[in-house]
Amino acid sequence: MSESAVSTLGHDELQALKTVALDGALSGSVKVSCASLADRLDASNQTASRRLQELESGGLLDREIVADGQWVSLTEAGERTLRSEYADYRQLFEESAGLSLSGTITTGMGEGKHYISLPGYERQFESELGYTPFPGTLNLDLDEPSVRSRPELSAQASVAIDSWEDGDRTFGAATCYPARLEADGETYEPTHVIVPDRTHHDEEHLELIAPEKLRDALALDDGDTVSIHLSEATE
Ligand SMILES: Cc1cc2nc3c(=O)[nH]c(=O)nc-3n(C[C@H](O)[C@H](O)[C@H](O)COP(=O)(O)O)c2cc1C
Ligand SMILES: Nc1ccn([C@@H]2O[C@H](COP(=O)(O)OP(=O)(O)O)[C@@H](O)[C@H]2O)c(=O)n1
Ligand SMILES: [Mg+2]
Repeated sequence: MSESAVSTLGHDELQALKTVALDGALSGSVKVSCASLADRLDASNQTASRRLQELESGGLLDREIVADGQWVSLTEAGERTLRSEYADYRQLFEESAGLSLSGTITTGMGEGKHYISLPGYERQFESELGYTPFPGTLNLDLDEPSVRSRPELSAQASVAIDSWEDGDRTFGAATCYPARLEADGETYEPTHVIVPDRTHHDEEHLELIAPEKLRDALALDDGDTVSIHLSEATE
């Protein structure tokens, strides 16, 4: 589609494009009468006719005029226009049903492996998450949009890991959020974002645990970009 076709497409033309697509003009030619189109657009016959002309001149519709109406079909550009609308709505409504964050792999302080393999945590990971995590946390540097949406993490489904004591010291509680990890077109599950109550990391970092060493399972190196997808808590 030419840029001008996109930029001049107003709400009314889009509405007409969607209406004829719903009549079948997306998958082939469909006969449209201006009277019935006008009725559904709540416009005059003349206006409905003009909308179709505009869609044709914008390259979004092909038309063939016959004595009692016209045959119309969406062009590839017309289909792309509707798909782009669809993508906007999908983003609006699907993101509200979960959270996606992305960032780059980074090396941390080397403390994750110590904490993850402590027996007081390991026991709980096994019973609450259903696996023994690889000893360590895969650290992510979140990108800017993800840092901004990170507060939404607390609305996602989660599993509580309780604090525990080991004679003379107390180990802090943590929250684990079930997540799907995507890297370079590959998907890995299960993983959990782990947020310890006590941590040296700030809001720009995230730690992930999984049954396997993710650097090996997904061939990840520092600087690689990954995304994680979480599901909203249901109650
Ligand atoms: C399960 C778990 C429990 C933790 N508990 C403590 C804690 O009790 N006190 C503390 O100072 N840090 C605690 N930490 C945080 C680590 O000190 C540190 O912030 C981080 O996990 C180290 O990550 P890195 O080595 O991957 O950079 C805990 C981390 C995890 C994963
Ligand atoms: N599920 C996991 C956990 C840790 N790791 C990696 O395992 C190593 C040990 O984890 P760690 O948390 O002690 O180390 P850093 O994250 O501080 O570098 C690091 O290189 C992590 O990135 C992994 O690849 N997959
Ligand atoms: Mg780590």
